[in-house]
Amino acid sequence: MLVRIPQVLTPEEVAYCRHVLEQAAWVDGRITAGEQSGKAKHNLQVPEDSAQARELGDIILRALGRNPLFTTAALPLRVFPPLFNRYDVGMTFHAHVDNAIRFLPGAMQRIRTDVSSTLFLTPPEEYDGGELVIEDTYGVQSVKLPAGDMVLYPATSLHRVEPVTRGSRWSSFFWTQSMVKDDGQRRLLYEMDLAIMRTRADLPDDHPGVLGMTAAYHNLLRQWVEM
Ligand SMILES: O=C(O)CCC(=O)C(=O)O
Ligand SMILES: [Fe+2]
Repeated sequence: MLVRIPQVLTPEEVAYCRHVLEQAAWVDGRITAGEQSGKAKHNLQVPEDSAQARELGDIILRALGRNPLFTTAALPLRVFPPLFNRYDVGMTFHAHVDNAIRFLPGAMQRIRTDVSSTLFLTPPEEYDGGELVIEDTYGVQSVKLPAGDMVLYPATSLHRVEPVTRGSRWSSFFWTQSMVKDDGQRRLLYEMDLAIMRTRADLPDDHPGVLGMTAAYHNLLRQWVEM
């Protein structure tokens, strides 16, 4: 399931992130890549333990915490501290699948990557190319979003970033370990939760239909979550 989440960051937060990133020490993106993806990866990244990455990562984690769409789509158990990348002219990331396991150095903990996310920090008018192309079960999807918007997709998907041919594409990317690891189950819960929200907009909360659907949602969640 591929979900676009608009305005995860406010325009002020995007501007602040860009201001901080302008002063960051960008390094070769292969520092966090696996063996296959390392050969596919041609971009720049802010070192994950740098003060800038941690400060901006916390802004993004707070923004995710207040975003109901992220919560219901990803059902997050743990979110990997957000990283920051950049593709200047000629840079690209060929087809790859993200590593299944990532080590959280600070917490001495491993996370399973169930959901991959890209949060766009540069508006589409500022660059050509740079589309994130994701091969989902429903076919190939090409994604390029306004600054502040985010896309999340199953980490099992093959994906790539098309070469940038003008300007520069900046983004934050990160992984989430979900309480529901199966993408099909997550999708069902997500669609059911959206249907409940739409129904609640028109019916009182104590309407038997709302009550029944909400109970079924939580009981299904209880069956499927792993913590
Ligand atoms: O830049 C992007 O949108 C995706 C980056 C990516 O696929 C990765 O770092 O594994
Ligand atoms: Fe990736």
